[in-house]
Amino acid sequence: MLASRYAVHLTDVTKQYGEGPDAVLALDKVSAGIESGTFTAVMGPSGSGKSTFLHCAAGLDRPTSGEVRLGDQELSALRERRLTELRRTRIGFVFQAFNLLPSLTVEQNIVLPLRLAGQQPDDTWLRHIVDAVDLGGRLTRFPAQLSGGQQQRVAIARALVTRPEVIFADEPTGALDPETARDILILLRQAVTDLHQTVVMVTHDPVAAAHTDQVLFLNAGRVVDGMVGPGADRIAEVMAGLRRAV
Ligand SMILES: Nc1ncnc2c1ncn2[C@@H]1O[C@H](COP(=O)(O)OP(=O)(O)OP(=O)(O)O)[C@@H](O)[C@H]1O
Repeated sequence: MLASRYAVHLTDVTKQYGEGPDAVLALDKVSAGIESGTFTAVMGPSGSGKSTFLHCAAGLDRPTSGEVRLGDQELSALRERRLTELRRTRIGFVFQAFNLLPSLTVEQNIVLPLRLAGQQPDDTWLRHIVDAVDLGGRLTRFPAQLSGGQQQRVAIARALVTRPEVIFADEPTGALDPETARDILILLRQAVTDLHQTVVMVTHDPVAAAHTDQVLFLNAGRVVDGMVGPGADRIAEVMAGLRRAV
């Protein structure tokens, strides 16, 4: 069988929360392929299903029906333990709230996914990513001693440390001022361009999405539009149209 050119692929993914009259269809037969080595933004109005998309694509949540593939691995075929292992070793995560462990140093936070997987860090790779996120002088500090932007750089290094097949970022610049947000977006862009990573980012911000290669637009649980290499103005126009359509 040919290896998939997609890092992650969703086919007819439906996610329903609850049952009966209170049921919410958060994703409605969503199909999308994310090619390896690309930076993708997922956008849409509040409640359109962006976080649900990210959680299903990343194996954090199971779809009600449909298929999610990471490379050639179908996720629904995996039992919980294997799925946890896969998330730890083949997927990286970056969250709005950084989610660093306060009692661990910067270096200990960065290598945590490897330690949890019982692996030793590769020193050359570790130095490379620490340089890339510009944290060389702060490895022995604790998260509380860092600015928000520095904490997010630690979280990005932690996501990169296992050389995952995909990094999923949920509003990674949502808690940052515009200038710091720009630095973080440039860093995610470098992870794709220089380190050949694949990044999928949920964002509300057209300026953030303009750093990506392609944008998927969700509305009411469906993929309603897609753009390759758009500028912020064009993205904002599509978003305004979606808001009016709700
Ligand atoms: N655990 C849950 N239980 C019930 N309904 C849920 C749950 N999680 C999400 N939903 C509903 O599913 C729909 C999609 O939610 P989701 O969080 O994916 O949207 P979103 O586009 O990420 O929204 P936002 O931009 O506001 O974060 C919404 O109607 C939401 O209320």
